[in-house]
Amino acid sequence: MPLPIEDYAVVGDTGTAALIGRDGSVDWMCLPRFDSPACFAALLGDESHGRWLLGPAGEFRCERRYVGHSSVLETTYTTDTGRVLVVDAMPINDGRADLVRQVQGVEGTVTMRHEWRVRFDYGRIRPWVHRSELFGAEVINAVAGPDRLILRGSRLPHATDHVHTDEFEVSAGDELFFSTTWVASHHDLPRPLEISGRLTHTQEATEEWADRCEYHGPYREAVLRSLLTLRLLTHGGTGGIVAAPTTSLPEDFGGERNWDYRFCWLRDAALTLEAFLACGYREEARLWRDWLLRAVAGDPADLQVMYQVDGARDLTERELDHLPGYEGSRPVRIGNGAVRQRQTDVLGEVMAALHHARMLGLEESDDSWALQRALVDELAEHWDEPDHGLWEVRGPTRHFTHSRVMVWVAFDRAVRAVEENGLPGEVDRWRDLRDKVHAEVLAQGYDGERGTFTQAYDTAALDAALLVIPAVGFLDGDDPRVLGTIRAVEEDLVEHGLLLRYRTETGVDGLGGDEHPFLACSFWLVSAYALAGRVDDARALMDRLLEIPNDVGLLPEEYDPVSGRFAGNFPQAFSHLALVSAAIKLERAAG
Ligand SMILES: OC[C@H]1O[C@H](O[C@H]2O[C@H](CO)[C@@H](O)[C@H](O)[C@H]2O)[C@H](O)[C@@H](O)[C@@H]1O
Repeated sequence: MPLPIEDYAVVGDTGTAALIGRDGSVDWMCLPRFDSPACFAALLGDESHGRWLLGPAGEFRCERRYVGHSSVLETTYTTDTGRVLVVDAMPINDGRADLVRQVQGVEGTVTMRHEWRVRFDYGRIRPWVHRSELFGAEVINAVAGPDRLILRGSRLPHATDHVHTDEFEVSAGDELFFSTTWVASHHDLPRPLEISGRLTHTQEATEEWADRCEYHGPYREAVLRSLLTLRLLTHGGTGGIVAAPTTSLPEDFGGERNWDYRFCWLRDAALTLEAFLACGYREEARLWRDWLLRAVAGDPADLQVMYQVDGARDLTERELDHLPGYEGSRPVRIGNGAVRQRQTDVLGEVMAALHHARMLGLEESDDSWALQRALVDELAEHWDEPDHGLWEVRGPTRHFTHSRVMVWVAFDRAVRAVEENGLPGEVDRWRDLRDKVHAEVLAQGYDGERGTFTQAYDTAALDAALLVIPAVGFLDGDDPRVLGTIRAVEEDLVEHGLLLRYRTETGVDGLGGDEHPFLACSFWLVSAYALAGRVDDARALMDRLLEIPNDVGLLPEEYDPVSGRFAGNFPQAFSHLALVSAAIKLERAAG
């Protein structure tokens, strides 16, 4: 059975990622790309859906860490008889797709269990498996349709009943290496890796990247782990940024709130870019801007809220009936039906990020500004239509206040591009629209009697997304209407000190079941406190939130403060980018 979500760590090669449990089992891996079908899918079922286990055969205690500021994972297993170290990584910058595992005996002797059970297509397909000689060494091949996995190692497991297993003793000083490599089944078989050299390169290259971080405040360790996680979720080849490497980890255990996040949301990616820029990473802005230009190229009316990693547009949602789901949470979905939604906030987030990049020196190319103008002009025709909002509700469309605030942001940044950067554009029209939207939000999205903004124009309900109003510059952080909204949100949406995004009881999202506090929203409250001058409250909440990451510093989408369990897809970019933003706002406010 899969472990609690918080018991997983992630490794990745900026093409894809794998989730490895504290027991040493790789329970989730999609090869060669984040959104490829999984070849190890035990996470959404059990071991019969594929996994790669390398861990102690009996009882153990375990301690894990990433080596320095890298994504090389080091797990120390202690048993009654000895201690072993397992190092896991996916080497980067070599255009290959390998997961490598190094086992070192540290003390005494430990019996290790090895199990390699490949099931392609999300646990559905049992491959044809055979041993062969490759570059002078024996390997195990698993082939089905387009995919081939090759297991290499210091000692190979034996076939028994559609699974390869082995048990062996590791004594102090012993060192063993294993690797699983994906290759398209019609391609030549790849050479073996020089594993320890690749591990060293992967660690050093990542640490050099981390060293460039310009945030030196009190939360540096958490900020660095968040940035490293965001980098791991950025596809090195294309510049697309996925929201998380998993699908269908439930927001509601046993419920239907299970979604595929292995795609590039313009919203999440734009906010990720803001986090990178705020910490001094400018090159990432260019990479993502170029991805954006390719992804949205075409008729601005066809803008989608999310794309595949390479910018492809078909994200048709399907249910995988053969998978039982994480703790029985069904359906398991691949693809994401929200792709067809109208989410009017998205252009606001994109324009804000590109404005930020421009102010930091990223020059517009002819195409990049022309494209932004075209998108803003398209928004000018449709900004006042109801939408599904940033939470991608599956209920009816509404006039969501947050969406309108972000419409204001889109026009505001377009106006500023003309006024501050001298770019050409319909500035008078955009300025008029900006002012019109501002007035409309204050008239219809603000409840003067209660002194709070509301979730939508036709409701008294609240929404944590309203907390971004000061961060985007719509009103000042100490404006009475902002202060009133913070108070109302505290009264209505805080549960056990953390923030729900909205009340599901209102039925706004059109889904059954409930959910847990949404971590990004709790970080937004830190930011709102900081901008309101409530620095002590901001610090107290930040400290509370920084108790939540697991032992290797990773965050899920949601957190159950009662059971202490992680919920939703993992690790999630939204949570980590909001952590970075909150740390920076808090540092600025604290002076
Ligand atoms: O809870 C309902 C929705 O959940 C997902 O959307 C959430 O994740 C997105 C990616 O991180 C984020 O951009 C969005 O703001 C979140 O609400 C899911 O992708 C949707 O299909 C689903 O309706």
